[in-house]
Amino acid sequence: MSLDATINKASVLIEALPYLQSFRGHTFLIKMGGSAMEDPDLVRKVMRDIVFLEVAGVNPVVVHGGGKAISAAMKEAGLEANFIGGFRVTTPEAIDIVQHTLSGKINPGLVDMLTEFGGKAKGLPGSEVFVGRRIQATNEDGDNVDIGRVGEAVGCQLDEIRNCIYSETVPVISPLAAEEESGKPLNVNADLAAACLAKELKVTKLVYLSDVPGILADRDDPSTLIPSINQPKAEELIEDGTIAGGMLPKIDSALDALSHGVGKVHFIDGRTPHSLLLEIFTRSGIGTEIVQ
Ligand SMILES: Nc1ncnc2c1ncn2[C@@H]1O[C@H](COP(=O)(O)OP(=O)(O)O)[C@@H](O)[C@H]1O
Ligand SMILES: CC(=O)N[C@@H](CCC(=O)OP(=O)(O)O)C(=O)O
Repeated sequence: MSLDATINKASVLIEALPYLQSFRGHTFLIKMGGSAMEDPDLVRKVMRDIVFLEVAGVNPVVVHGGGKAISAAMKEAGLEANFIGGFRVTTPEAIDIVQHTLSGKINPGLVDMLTEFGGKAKGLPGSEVFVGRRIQATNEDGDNVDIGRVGEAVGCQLDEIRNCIYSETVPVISPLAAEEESGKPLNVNADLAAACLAKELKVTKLVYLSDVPGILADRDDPSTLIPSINQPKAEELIEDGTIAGGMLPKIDSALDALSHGVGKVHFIDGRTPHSLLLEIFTRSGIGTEIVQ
């Protein structure tokens, strides 16, 4: 390699300098979607980027999903996975599987990967962080229906998370909540759990890692990525059906988070190596940023 080419490599670090300076000591909430967790080698790469962020002075807090893994575990147990209004119908048998898959398997797996790269990480079951209230879902006829042990996070216990941040440890949190009255576990949509915690922590950034490059004008064409959208544009895209399915809870919670003190929200593809670092430390970014 020529000397010029070697010198050019440093330009990457120099491009990152203003970002490194302005994000030092700031907290970022990273939501790792289940759809970006199908290939363990790619997940490992994201965890390495999170360790990098922590070493660079950012405080990453991770909330993970695992919808696909839960559906697979339910199938193995002979249970059918049903969703109403985007929420999983969670029977008493299903909540055990949800809990086991999220807090017993995915969560320790992510902690192990972070540790593997020399990071400090601590798994926290969502039921020790989120206080929840049961919710109903709205079916296609517009009726409210009981969907079992499903809840929304109405509050967060931040002590353990603050201890982690203070001790340079990455908290890794599963999307479950302890029901307000009974303390029993509730299944919470991970996008909504992430946004609730992002609001409480007033994070500088909330980053959703999923299986698409960002918000697309045409869902089947990655070249139609929309690099930046604001609230009126997001509402227009929801109205005309461009934003649908699993993207709806993300955009709803993104807008909610922005109006409650979160600095900026980003949607990126968790399967693209280094998407997290590229979005945060480069001028052009790689996904969609949501601004107010
Ligand atoms: N306009 C859009 N742009 C990109 N993805 C969209 C859009 N509308 C709907 N989606 C869907 O949202 C999905 C991501 O949501 P979801 O499957 O719930 O992911 P996760 O497990 O990361 O939460 C994408 O795979 C895509 O099919
Ligand atoms: C109530 C509800 O639907 N909970 C979700 C929790 C996991 C999740 O949200 O995972 P993703 O981020 O991968 O979608 C579920 O059971 O699938």
